[in-house]
Amino acid sequence: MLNKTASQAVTHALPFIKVENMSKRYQANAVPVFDNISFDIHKGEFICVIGHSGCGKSTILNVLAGLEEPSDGVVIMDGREISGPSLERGVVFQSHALLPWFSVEKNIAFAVRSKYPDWSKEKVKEHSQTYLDMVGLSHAAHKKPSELSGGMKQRVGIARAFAVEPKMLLMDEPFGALDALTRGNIQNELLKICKATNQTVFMITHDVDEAILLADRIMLMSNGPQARIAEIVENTLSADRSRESLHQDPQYYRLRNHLIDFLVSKSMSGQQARPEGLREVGAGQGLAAADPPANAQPGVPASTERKMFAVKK
Ligand SMILES: Nc1ncnc2c1ncn2[C@@H]1O[C@H](COP(=O)(O)OP(=O)(O)OP(=O)(O)O)[C@@H](O)[C@H]1O
Repeated sequence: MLNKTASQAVTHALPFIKVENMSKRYQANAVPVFDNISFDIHKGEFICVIGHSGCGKSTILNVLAGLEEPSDGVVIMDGREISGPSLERGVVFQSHALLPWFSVEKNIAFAVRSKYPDWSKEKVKEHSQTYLDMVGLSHAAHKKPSELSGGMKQRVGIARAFAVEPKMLLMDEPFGALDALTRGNIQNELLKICKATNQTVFMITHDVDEAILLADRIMLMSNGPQARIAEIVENTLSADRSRESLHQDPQYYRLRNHLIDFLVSKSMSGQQARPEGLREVGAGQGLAAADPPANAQPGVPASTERKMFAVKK
């Protein structure tokens, strides 16, 4: 039940999300936070975004959520331009934002009723219960948020986001405030749930290991302002990876070193060398990693969103 079926598997035919030439300025005539960003997300794909503070990760997530508008460019989801928030997109923030006066179950039921207003009370309860079971919290259904640990609250937030069955799940450092053990457990749970439901996810994290564990592809952003997507790294570690087994995969350290190296030394310029032991994949659109785009300017980071790298097997 927890494995993607062939029909559920990530398909690369038509992108589910298409972001084209997106820029964001918070004030007119100001230097944009990020500039001319383009990327695709396919149905069922798990994307993690990594980049230094201030490069605009949350702003991109907020645009995808419909909470912010891009200054330039378009964002298409499932063939329609995103305009304004929608229950088709579930958001999980670092602070879980539960309603303190409701029990755990009612917090979830409240969201379910908003999405499915015609459902009977029993159906809403049963549906909410399914997602509480999924995150292992049925025993806490009647507790108030104040009676829960941080990890439990975050699991309620995740259950609530999944319970409205969004087409897209957006997560902004959802585990940032959790201790390592709780974080590891929830990451494993999240991985299982996403595979079982073929959920499309866009997640911001500062944790390189979290990205390697969860993501199908990892977007690396150069520093802001005028941040760019410097690289998109395809994660070719074994699909049945878990937090416990991650470090045993021979590719793990190579990928990890590449991500850390980017954060430490390459994110400033947004430029990247072809990494040792990595191969370019998926360029396929007339761009090669070694060839700068026709409009490249000296000192200006190239927009490299079409260049992807995968760790060699
Ligand atoms: N509502 C706003 N009004 C004006 N400026 C904003 C607003 N929101 C964000 N910014 C600015 O935009 C830039 C990018 O912010 P954003 O929160 O998107 O970055 P981030 O990469 O998510 O950072 P962090 O990793 O610290 O969360 C920052 O310089 C920030 O000050």
